[in-house]
Amino acid sequence: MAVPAVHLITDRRLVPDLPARARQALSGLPPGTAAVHLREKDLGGAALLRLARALRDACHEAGQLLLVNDRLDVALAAGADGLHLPASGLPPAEARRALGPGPLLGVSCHSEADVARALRGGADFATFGPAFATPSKLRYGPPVGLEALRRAAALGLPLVALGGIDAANAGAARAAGAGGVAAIRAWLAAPDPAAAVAALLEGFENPAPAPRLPPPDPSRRTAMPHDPQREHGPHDHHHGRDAHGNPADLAAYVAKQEDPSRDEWQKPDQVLAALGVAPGQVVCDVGAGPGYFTLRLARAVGPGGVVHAMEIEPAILAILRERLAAAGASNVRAHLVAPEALPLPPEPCDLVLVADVFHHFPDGPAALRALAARLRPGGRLVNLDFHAGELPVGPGPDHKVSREAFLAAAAEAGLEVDRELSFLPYQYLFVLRPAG
Ligand SMILES: Cc1ncc(COP(=O)(O)OP(=O)(O)O)c(N)n1
Ligand SMILES: Cc1nc(C(=O)O)sc1CCOP(=O)(O)O
Ligand SMILES: [Mg+2]
Repeated sequence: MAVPAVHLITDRRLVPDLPARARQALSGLPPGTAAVHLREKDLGGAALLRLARALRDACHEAGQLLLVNDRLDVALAAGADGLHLPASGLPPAEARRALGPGPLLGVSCHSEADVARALRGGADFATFGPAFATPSKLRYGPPVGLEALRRAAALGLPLVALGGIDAANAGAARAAGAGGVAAIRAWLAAPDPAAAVAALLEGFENPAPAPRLPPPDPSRRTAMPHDPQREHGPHDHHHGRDAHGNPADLAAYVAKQEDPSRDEWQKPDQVLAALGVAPGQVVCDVGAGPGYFTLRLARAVGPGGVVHAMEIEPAILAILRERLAAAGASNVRAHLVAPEALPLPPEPCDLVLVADVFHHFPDGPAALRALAARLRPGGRLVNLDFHAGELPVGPGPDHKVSREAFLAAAAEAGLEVDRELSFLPYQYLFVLRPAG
């Protein structure tokens, strides 16, 4: 039996009616391209068997497979197409002996050694992860990443990348050697499951070309008269900074801001898509830095729109302007913000984006109130920033504003939550509107 390209793992806390969700998600997929993994660790045998049978029917009607996680007995009793073993499950060789040669056997692997063991045990494939950061696996430390995936794939067992997989990064997993991709949120947290799964398959098979952004010029070395807006490396609020809190090495600072690995957790394209940034809009990027969001916003609003990029640090503004010129982003107006001034756009905006910047505002509610006053009717203020506590990226714990503290500041500024989006692994993301 061939290993499918797309693996959809269940979590009935996200969607209680899993068979209905599976029917929607699998509709329209070419037969043999997907497998649903029934992974409900807290269900007892009888309930699990009922659910397995219902899911098996949904999968088979669509020409797809059902695999059961961990429970060999349930997999056999339900007539599932295979078994997927967790790291703490049966030894793969024992499971293979009991299953026989026909059903698919997968194993959860997190290292090359795990993959070698699964291969020796007669597995047909392994999930390998977490490929990217994902909230439920933060306790295991940083994700294994694509380089580890590349090395493990060289062992020859088909690998299915898992953890933080979405339509935008599935192609990168394939490029690193994955034979498939697996996900929970990408199919259970999506508003349109059929479209989401089709996009996952499309992203895996035909990845969109990476955005072509001009690289920052690493030769620049400039004095830093003022604290820059942002830092994103692991706890680097103090590391590599001078006595005034400025980055000692501007080139390294800019390179870190624009490091491609930031995309794995910042998900900039997903953020802009979720916010519905559209051609012709007037938007403001508060604390634009070297242009990580600015250039993407410029593409999203197109030649008929305008991006106001607000930056407090002259040296970084100069780099931003160079990059805008190199990208031909003539729809961006880059503004220097005076040290004591608020970063206000010169005209009302459809969207004001405050990305990883709020924790730098000396008076958060005052800044939010002033920014909100620059919204067009129906406009939205969007804030995303790092969750409190220890994280592998972002400022250290002392420099963060928790989700709850941010909400209190927003309420004080007269803003109410329009939507909260929770697909970023390390950050909260709020879409806000003036209250009332
Ligand atoms: C290093 C490491 N160990 C264990 C896990 C999770 O175990 P797994 O078998 O993948 O089980 P579930 O993901 O189904 O909970 C991990 N991710 N990393
Ligand atoms: C269940 C699971 N196992 C992983 C592993 O690395 O073994 S990552 C993971 C969670 C995947 O969730 P999402 O697709 O929402 O990121
Ligand atoms: Mg796992």
